[in-house]
Amino acid sequence: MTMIRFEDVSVRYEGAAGPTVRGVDLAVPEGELVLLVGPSGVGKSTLLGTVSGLVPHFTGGTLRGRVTVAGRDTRTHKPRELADVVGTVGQDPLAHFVTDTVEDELAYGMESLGLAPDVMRRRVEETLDLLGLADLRDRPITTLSGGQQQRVAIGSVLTPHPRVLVLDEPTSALDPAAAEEVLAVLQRLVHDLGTTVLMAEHRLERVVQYADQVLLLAAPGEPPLLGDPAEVMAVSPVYPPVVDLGRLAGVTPLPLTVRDARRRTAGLRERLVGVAPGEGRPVGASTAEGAAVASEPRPEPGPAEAVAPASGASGRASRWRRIGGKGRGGGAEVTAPDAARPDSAAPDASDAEAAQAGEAVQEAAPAGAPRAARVSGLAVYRGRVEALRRVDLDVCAGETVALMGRNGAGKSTLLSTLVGLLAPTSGTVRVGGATPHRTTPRELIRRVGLVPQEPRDLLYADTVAAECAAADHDADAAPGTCRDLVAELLPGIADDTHPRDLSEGQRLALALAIVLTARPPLLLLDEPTRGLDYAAKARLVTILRGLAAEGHAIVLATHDVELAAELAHRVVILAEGEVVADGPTADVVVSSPSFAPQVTKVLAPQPWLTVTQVRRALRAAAPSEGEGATP
Ligand SMILES: Nc1ncnc2c1ncn2[C@@H]1O[C@H](COP(=O)(O)OP(=O)(O)OP(=O)(O)O)[C@@H](O)[C@H]1O
Ligand SMILES: Nc1ncnc2c1ncn2[C@@H]1O[C@H](COP(=O)(O)OP(=O)(O)OP(=O)(O)O)[C@@H](O)[C@H]1O
Repeated sequence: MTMIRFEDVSVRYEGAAGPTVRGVDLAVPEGELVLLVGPSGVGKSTLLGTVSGLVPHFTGGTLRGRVTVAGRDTRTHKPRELADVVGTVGQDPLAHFVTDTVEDELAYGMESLGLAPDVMRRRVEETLDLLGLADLRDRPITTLSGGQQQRVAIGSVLTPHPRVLVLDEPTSALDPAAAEEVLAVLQRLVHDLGTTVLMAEHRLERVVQYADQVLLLAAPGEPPLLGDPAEVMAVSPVYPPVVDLGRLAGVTPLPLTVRDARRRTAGLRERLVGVAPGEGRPVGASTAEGAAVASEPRPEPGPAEAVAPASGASGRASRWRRIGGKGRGGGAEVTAPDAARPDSAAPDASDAEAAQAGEAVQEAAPAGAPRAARVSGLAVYRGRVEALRRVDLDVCAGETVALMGRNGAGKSTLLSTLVGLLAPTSGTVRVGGATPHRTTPRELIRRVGLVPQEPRDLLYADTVAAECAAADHDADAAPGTCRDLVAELLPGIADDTHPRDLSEGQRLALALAIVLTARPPLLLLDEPTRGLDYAAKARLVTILRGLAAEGHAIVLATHDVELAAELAHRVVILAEGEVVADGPTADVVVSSPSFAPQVTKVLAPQPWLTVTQVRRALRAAAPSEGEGATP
């Protein structure tokens, strides 16, 4: 039986040059999990919105054609009138929470449907266990970490047992283990209860193996393709590392799981015997590209004038950014690597430059580089929660550190402490020689910049162009700097778009560009690949490598094991507020089942991390081989 039917559906937003989605004419059968894939901004959320009824009721725009769910037309039924059939989780859970605490939120949907109290009680308990939320049941939702919030959002649509689930990147803020748990739960609903799931996701390495069918939106306005996952992956512009590896090895049908790939790429493994991954480490080449992109000379900004009040622990990143930009005149300012130089005890910056200039030495942190940040004996309480304890961490100029760990482990807390949004409860934090929470924002902006987990926190102008102009002004950068960065990260974003109307990936690209405009010596990124497609991720990697090569220190909190493998020199794993592992990326991730990237799992025990590495090694070993493979 058909559960969701699209009949010649198109959606056009006001002011857009053409329809965002067009020619959608297909049916999703009951009891299937259909995965919606495609590049950032292609219209995935829009299409999901037509099913949940949010498009056009809440987003504006014009819907043509017809979408029916369980026979109900979503245009004539308001989202409320679909609530008993469709459960929706959007990309920004915080925007949709209706109650204050975890338990209330889980019960809310059932209350509105008038379920019996004993049923509600039982389902709340079940869901708390299923999603690992039992310890958080009484917590105010606003005090939860990003991943904890996402779990609550998912739990709250599961409790009413809807027949259809519409999920927009439901694992984007989840740690790898939690993502697997959630996907296993969804699969069980599909298999045991016949629930129909329509889910958009960028991290295909996490989800493609659960899909019964894949629905591909390849380009804006192009009609979609629905079909068998392996067949769609063969023509899709977005695909996970196992598929990339399968393409490289010429395997058909393409492998979708690590297990599949292990079995069918034995030949590839043989060709790699005796080849050292280091030889294929992409750092050298990509760094050069990145440096060219990011090494525009920075205009010399002026001396400090008005000293703005410190943002303090409660200040939002946005205020901090704006305040930091106010009242600049002309005069000297420390440039990036110098500002990163902390105390006199640190080695000279020229050592670092020498180390970075040296060929692909980036497997390890650049030796002898000056320190960009030092955290010692740090503990941070948030309310009654001890979010960090006994944390020691040094980050050097030119080094990229991935901060990983379960949801709620303390990653965002550590980043917030490094930008002075939170004060240490005990211990010390020094960034570029300053103590962040005691430093005025306008001083701090020269030392450290944070791209927050929710990019919206940085945005409040009315248009993309105005955001970019403000960022250039704040950072004393040449006009157009920020706009160019946006275009480089994600082409095709219109100047006059309201940031609110950007897709998730577009909004992140904008926030990243704003922070990168100031070229802070210490750059912090909280989950920087949410909503980004693989191509945008690759461009981000190039830009960040370029910045690292110039001496910027980068710390990124991420659940994206593929990103960490590609980019980080070093991985630090936090667990319950403590550092439990800290070492070179290959050492830390290869030994961890949760944090190992797909290529590592497929090619173990050989220590490969990324397809790029493998591809380059094959080319180096036999220059004619691998040339015909995907670029
Ligand atoms: N309410 C709106 N008004 C105007 N334009 C919009 C609106 N919502 C989305 N758009 C535009 O429609 C296009 C598709 O956006 P959508 O969010 O559907 O993409 P997406 O594929 O989900 O992207 P991502 O992968 O980044 O989440 C984008 O260019 C976006 O700027
Ligand atoms: N305002 C707050 N009040 C009380 N506890 C809080 C507050 N903010 C965060 N916490 C708790 O502090 C701990 C660390 O949260 P943090 O956001 O640093 O985790 P995280 O590692 O970034 O998680 P995620 O991967 O989910 O983003 C979590 O247990 C969280 O619930």
